[in-house]
Amino acid sequence: MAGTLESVETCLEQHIPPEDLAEVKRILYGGEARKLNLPAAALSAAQERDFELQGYGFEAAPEQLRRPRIVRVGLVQNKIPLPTDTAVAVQVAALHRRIEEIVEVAAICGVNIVCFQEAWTMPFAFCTREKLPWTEFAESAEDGPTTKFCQELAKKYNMVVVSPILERDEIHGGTLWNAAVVISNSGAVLGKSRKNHIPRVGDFNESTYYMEGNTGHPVFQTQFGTIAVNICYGRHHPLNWLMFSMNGAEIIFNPSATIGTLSESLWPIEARNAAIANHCFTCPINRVGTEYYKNAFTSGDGGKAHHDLGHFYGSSYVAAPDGSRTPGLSRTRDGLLVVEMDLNLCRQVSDKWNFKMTGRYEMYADKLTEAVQPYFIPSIIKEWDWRSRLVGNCDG
Ligand SMILES: NC(=O)NCCC(=O)O
Repeated sequence: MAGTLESVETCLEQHIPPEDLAEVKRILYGGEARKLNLPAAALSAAQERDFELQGYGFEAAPEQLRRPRIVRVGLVQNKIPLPTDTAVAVQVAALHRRIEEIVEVAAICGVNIVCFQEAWTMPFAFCTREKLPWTEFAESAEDGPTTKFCQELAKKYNMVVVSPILERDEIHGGTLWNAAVVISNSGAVLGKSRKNHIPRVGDFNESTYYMEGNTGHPVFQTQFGTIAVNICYGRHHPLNWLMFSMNGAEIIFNPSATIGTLSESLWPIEARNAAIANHCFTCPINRVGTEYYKNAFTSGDGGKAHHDLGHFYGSSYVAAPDGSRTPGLSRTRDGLLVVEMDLNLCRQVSDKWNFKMTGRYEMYADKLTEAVQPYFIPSIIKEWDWRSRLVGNCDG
């Protein structure tokens, strides 16, 4: 039953014979990520504050001309702490408090870049198709209260903060966007990345609220590496990952909100595949819990009206360019995943597999330009064409 299994990893550890476990993990996860020795103060604070804390490390080979480029990322997944019909400002304040206590632990663990889940300051209420009160959660990316809150965290902990919010863009008529604000460890807002692909699946009625993003594929140069944010549904689009990578991203965060019945079997594959295909690290993050709404809504499928979107299954993880990955966080609990990585691994794997070099992008660019034209004719060879070509050849 969705929501009751703690995690695939705990299940494997309980049920796979110990003599086979290492081999099963190697096949499923690639080389096993090293367990990080996290500070006792962090572990006890996490326990007190009731969230899971896990830490892993990915190694790269030593190089002669480059020093290791070690960075620690922190992925935060959480439930909404208050019922969805609590006053908007009270819900936002409670989420700020919850994140503050998790980020404090991230700082104890030496995290350099932290990323929160998609639309982290609100319930994932887009399923309802109601405008109020949900649009009231939208804030300015540049100077809204959540950005100001994150700027304080960034300065206090010398940490880059990736803060995915529902954005209200006052300059353009108060339009709404699903955006991630990237805040430098200096506290300055580096910029924002808007969600490029909007789901039209199940109860994910997000196109009711905002449009496809218009910021392209920005990559942010931070003190700790070049980073990008591919928001949620963008993870189903290999070209979206590719373009962030084309712009030089070494780490691509994927803040998400997705449910078990829809996507859980895709979750371990897509971001991991993107890490492999693009020689970079990917960091998918999903919220946890089930969020209930006072007014029932339907899915437009003849089924009964219901009060929740389903179970958000957490399971945040990090995938490395060599295809290995960390175990996932819990499917049911709030959590912080701390992952240390040597960014030199990106180029090392690129030199080994050469996907960028063998990519034949010019071939795809030309063909894609043709394929998006309204009167494009797909190149399908039919039996009849083939025979006539053979006949033509014989005649010739
Ligand atoms: N938030 C969002 O885009 N969810 C869509 C469902 C999915 O991508 O799994």
